[in-house]
Amino acid sequence: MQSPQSSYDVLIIGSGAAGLTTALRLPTELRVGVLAKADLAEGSTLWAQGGIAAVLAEDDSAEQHIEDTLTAGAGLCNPATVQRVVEHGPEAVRWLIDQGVPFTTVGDDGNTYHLTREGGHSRRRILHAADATGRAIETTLEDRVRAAPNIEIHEHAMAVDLITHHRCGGEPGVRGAYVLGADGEVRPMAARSVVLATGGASKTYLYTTNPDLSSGDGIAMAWRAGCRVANMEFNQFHPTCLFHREARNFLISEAVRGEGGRLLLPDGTPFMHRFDERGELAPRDIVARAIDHEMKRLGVDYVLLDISHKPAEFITEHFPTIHQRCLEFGFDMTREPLPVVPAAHYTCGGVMVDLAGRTDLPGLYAAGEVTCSGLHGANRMASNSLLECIVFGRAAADDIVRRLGQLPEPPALPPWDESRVTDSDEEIVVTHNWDELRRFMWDYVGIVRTDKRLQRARHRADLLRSEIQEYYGHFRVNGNLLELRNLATVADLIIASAMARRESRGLHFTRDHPEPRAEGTPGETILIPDRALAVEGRVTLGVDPDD
Ligand SMILES: Cc1cc2nc3c(=O)[nH]c(=O)nc-3n(C[C@H](O)[C@H](O)[C@H](O)COP(=O)(O)OP(=O)(O)OC[C@H]3O[C@@H](n4cnc5c(N)ncnc54)[C@H](O)[C@@H]3O)c2cc1C
Ligand SMILES: O=C([O-])CC(=O)C(=O)O
Repeated sequence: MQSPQSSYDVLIIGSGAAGLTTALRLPTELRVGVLAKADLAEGSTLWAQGGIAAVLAEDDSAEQHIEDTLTAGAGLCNPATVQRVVEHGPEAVRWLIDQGVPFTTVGDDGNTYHLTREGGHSRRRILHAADATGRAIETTLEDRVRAAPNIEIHEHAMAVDLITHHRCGGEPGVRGAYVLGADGEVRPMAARSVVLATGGASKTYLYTTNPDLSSGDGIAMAWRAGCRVANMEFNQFHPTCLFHREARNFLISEAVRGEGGRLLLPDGTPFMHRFDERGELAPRDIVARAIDHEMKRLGVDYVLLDISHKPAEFITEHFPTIHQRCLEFGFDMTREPLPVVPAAHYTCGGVMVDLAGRTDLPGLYAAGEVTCSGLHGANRMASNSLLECIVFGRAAADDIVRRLGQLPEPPALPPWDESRVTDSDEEIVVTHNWDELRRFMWDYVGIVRTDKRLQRARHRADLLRSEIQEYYGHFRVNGNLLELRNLATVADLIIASAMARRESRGLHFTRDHPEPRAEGTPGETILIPDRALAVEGRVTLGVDPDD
């Protein structure tokens, strides 16, 4: 028997910093549904270490934060977005403090926050909760959301696809989503407005700092629903993940370098000054490429990150989580350098949104890592993304409130097509495809690219896509197959964007075009659904006339 349809004013897909901020900012009169693919708190937010950037220090200014962000973004940031996010930074941080986030303080007054440094920032401006900032933010917001009377939480509930006017008729717009529950059933959930807050897509790569959930579901769903995506070629590789065969995804925060950590070759020689005068605190694209270059040049598996010259108490006070985790793998960072390697970390591109988080589809919003908001351009500066989640989560909620009256009541939705058959033997093939995709993306669309490598990736992606379409059409869906389908879509978008950008800029480096294009204004790479056409040109993000 068909269970009754869930129906909300606002359905938020994702429960990281972006999703929970949006939920908490909406007024309690609205019925809000929040979906989480796993437990509510699981996601990149929970694992964020370094902190959240905001202008708080007396020697700092909004102009300086804006300039640093634009410099790191290598000509592709949208200045209006950067200005908006930076100017709302102090307010966003105050909101988090009011929610109860226990940021690290100095002195006795309890109100003076310790600020650390990370790459690209010319000042100390990163608030943090020791080295587990994301956990402090996520668990604080989780408590708030669980206590809210108007918010209904669905854990282990995976959105499969958005439901639009194409299926229900009426004015163009979003009407809800099909959702796979823990019982294996797919049900429609209706809403007047839907917010995508599904995080990034770094699981497209073999080695990543991200949790398993980061399979780009929101980007793939928005693309299938007809939204434009942009800048997918700019995958950020974090320079320093612990190198250990059982821990290829454990991040060593950039704040370790911010507090004096040095990068060394395996024989103990420093090398970063040969690549950039800012040394260890150059923007991430430069540091990751330098490490990759030295590893290939010397044929070594890792480089070293050394902070053991600092007092042991300083290290354990600032980096208790990292210190403890490394001990579990046999490394004592108070006494010895750590072996580190780069890994896929952040998706700078995504679903195009304007300053209010609106996508191309009426009623559909997006916030956080799933988006291309114009903040990061060709390379995100450290600790700007948690800030983006809070600023855009709040902006989206405010815009929804302003516009909800214009959006239709949630309609009765068509049920999911259940005519597919179960065939558990296919599961093994899906798993193989998973491995294949993540490996060819790592090998061919990684830190250093070439035309030939991208062509090889394109060939493999095409084959994989047709196989996945076949499974998807015939077999009953499960989480693995759905994620694989989304990853294949995202891989396709990354490859198409990388092939379209015939220059090196920010995080996209290709040996065949090693310099930035000299002539003209650099454009974002915008992909348009249906035509799957890569075009270049500057995007004008809309500004709400009410603002
Ligand atoms: C190890 C690590 C350290 C980092 N450190 C920092 C830092 O110090 N400072 C900083 O600014 N940034 C940092 N980042 C980046 C930052 O943490 C993320 O960009 C940010 O937290 C993303 O938040 P989000 O809300 O967009 O997504 P996430 O926090 O990733 O949440 C995604 C949510 O979407 C849900 N979801 C996904 N797909 C579906 C689906 N199909 N159906 C239903 N739900 C779905 C998931 O269950 C989850 O709830 C770090 C990232 C990592 C991985
Ligand atoms: O702690 C880190 O290095 C991660 C970080 O700041 C970020 O990704 O913004």
